[in-house]
Amino acid sequence: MNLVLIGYRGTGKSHIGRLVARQLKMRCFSMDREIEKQAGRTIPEIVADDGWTVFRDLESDMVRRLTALDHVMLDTGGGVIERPENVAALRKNSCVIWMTAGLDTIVTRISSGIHRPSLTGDKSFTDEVAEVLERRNPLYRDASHYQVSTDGREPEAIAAEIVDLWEQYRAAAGPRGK
Ligand SMILES: Nc1ncnc2c1ncn2[C@@H]1O[C@H](COP(=O)(O)OP(=O)(O)OP(=O)(O)O)[C@@H](O)[C@H]1O
Ligand SMILES: O=C(O)C1=C[C@@H](O)[C@@H](O)[C@H](O)C1
Ligand SMILES: [Mg+2]
Repeated sequence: MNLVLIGYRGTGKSHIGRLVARQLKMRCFSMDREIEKQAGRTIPEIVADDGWTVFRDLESDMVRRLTALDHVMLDTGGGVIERPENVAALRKNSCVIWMTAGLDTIVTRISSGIHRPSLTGDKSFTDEVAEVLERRNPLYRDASHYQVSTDGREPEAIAAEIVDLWEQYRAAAGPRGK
């Protein structure tokens, strides 16, 4: 069984994912990083050269490839829930955790980054996050087994909660959770 972190950009999937994976002694894959390695280009370069559909196709390929593994932690890209096929593959053999944060927290955490290309192209940064979050929240909710708030919390406390949820989920799954 795998552990999957989903959530909007800046909710801490990569940062907390590394802490959780270390604690659980699981191999950790950052899907964005794996896509970049495979393509030999950064995500902004892929999107600028080929567009979002090509990026989403690469992402779906990566979901298929990584969900074929077992006992790994997957730190997904923020838009992985955009395709139902990705959600079905991620939920199949995994405990899926939705990491949440409020609009202000997300904007503060990610506004300085240059490696997150605009998702809408025509909006202010805050308006884009608000609009995309509102549309995606039901998708994150439906894709996940648990929800973990990250607002104003120390990374170690969030990681500890995720480790507890993982143990609960595995215990409830019985022999399948081994
Ligand atoms: N609980 C937290 N408290 C304070 N800062 C945090 C917390 N979690 C993450 N951060 C910081 O917020 C920024 C974004 O976190 P991170 O890169 O882990 O998010 P992400 O969900 O992986 O984003 P993306 O989907 O864009 O890859 C980083 O600078 C990280 O150190
Ligand atoms: O929210 C999104 O759609 C994205 C989030 C990032 O993790 C990357 O996967 C990419 O920039 C797309
Ligand atoms: Mg990340």
